[in-house]
Amino acid sequence: MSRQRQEGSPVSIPSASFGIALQTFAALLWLPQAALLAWVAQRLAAGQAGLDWLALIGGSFLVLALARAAADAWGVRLSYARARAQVGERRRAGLRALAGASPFDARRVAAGAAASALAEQAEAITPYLTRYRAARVKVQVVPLALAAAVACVSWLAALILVFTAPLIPIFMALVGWRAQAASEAHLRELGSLNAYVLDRLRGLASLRGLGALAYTRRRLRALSQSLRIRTMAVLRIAFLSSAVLELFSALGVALVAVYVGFHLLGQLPFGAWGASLSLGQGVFVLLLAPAFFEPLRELASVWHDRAAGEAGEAALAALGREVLPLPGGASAAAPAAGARVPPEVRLDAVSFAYPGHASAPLREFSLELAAGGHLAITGDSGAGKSTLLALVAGLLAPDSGRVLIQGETLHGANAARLRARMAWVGQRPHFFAATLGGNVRLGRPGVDAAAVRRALGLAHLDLVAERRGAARLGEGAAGLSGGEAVRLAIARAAADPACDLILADEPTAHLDRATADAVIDSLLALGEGRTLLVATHDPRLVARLGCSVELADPAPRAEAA
Ligand SMILES: Nc1ncnc2c1ncn2[C@@H]1O[C@H](COP(=O)(O)OP(=O)(O)OP(=O)(O)O)[C@@H](O)[C@H]1O
Repeated sequence: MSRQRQEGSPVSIPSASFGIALQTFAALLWLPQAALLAWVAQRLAAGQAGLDWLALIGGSFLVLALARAAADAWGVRLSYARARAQVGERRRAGLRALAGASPFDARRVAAGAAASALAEQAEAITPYLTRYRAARVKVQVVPLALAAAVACVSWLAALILVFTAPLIPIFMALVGWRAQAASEAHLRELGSLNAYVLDRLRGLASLRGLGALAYTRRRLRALSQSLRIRTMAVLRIAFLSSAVLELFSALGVALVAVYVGFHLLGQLPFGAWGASLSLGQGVFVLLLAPAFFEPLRELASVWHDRAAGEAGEAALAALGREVLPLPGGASAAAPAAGARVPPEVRLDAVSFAYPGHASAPLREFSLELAAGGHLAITGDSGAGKSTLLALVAGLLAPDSGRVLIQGETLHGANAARLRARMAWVGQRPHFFAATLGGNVRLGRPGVDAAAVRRALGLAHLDLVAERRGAARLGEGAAGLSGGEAVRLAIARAAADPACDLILADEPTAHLDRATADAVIDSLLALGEGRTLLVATHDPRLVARLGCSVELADPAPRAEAA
């Protein structure tokens, strides 16, 4: 049964330490099992093992084996559940960080790399949290307990174990730093490949149109080759670490076996406490020796899980390294309830420069747009028109000065609420693989079928929608003309009853005269009873808006038309 979780409600994470403790306890149960087997060997050799006694010991051995398997399985299950919850939490944190970066942050992680970090790279954290963490605890407890048990019988066998064991961590540490670097390089390569593929897939039509496919093919091949080399490097290190471990644990077990064998033959009559070892004691030591190395072998086999897991964690953490945070974060808020008038917009000596850019698009810029006013922002390309709209939308925070929406200074705490009453008609709206109506509705709770119909009518798209019926839009709005795409963006804004401040960024760019006129009609219809701020180069749109501000003007004032 799938469990639903309310967004933002705390996650109930099962205890990892209990799960690991259970797995450690299961490993320690080998001690009484080995003791039982050694006892059987001793009694059989002495001819003292009756059938009843053997059945009793066999039954006890079986019970211990079942308890061991059950404890191990339960422990693994608990650790796994905990790890899945933790990975889910980290994914959510990564998503929050991504959503908390301004869409104007040019240095944001590329979409493909972000998808790779959130999907496959995050998956590498689960084995790290489950197998590696459990192996690390077992390695600290089980060998010590087994060495102490062996030492009770033979101090020399215990010494052999204790002196051969540290070789393993030393070599593992030597291999470990290479493993970390190789895993990080591997995951970086994976992210780059994903980012490259997604980026080029999006621009496939341009690449094909410009005859640039051959270079893309070569580059893709080079990236895949590089990923193959990185993958092989990780695998080589993983195999090397296992081989080192197997070698040293085999050496340790062999040394103990040689000592015990010769001791029982009377060749090495020392190393036990006083008298020589009995057959049962020898068997007991021999059974414990491989179990002593078992946790170390397990740790070696999951050693590269740690490197991959830490690299996955680093990739998720990198998603949060935004340069330009989105004021108010990604949180969604409902606009304030009650009857409202469209907001007045004021910019008060606003300055803004993109990080790392010396020139500031806006310096001490002021502007007043009355409630319900319509205003065109004009200026040369690169003058900062889109930047100004982004500042009004709270997608960027000014370096100095204030943006006021209906007298309220826009800042982190109220940005989400104020944004809820704005709509952005951008230069490059994204359309989803859905019907025209679906692309207007976007699953928004306040937008019903009637609102979608009205919005399509306002944008003069009702006939297009009728003609298309249930047909879905193709990738990148394939199937729509440029003008229809802008009018669809206008319909989206029109469908939301809460939105009374429209920010439009060059809505008529690249459109022919007739199409641009249709878009202007739709935009002005949308602007009725709403405040409308439009960045544009189009003199006809400026004329129809009736009021404009040239961005170069140091302190422009504008009133509603
Ligand atoms: N996300 C960004 N990161 C860094 N610099 C940016 C970013 N967006 C724009 N710029 C720079 O800021 C300046 C203003 O850009 P903006 O897009 O606001 O101008 P614009 O007036 O809207 O231009 P256009 O009319 O060509 O759309 C330009 O020099 C641009 O290169």
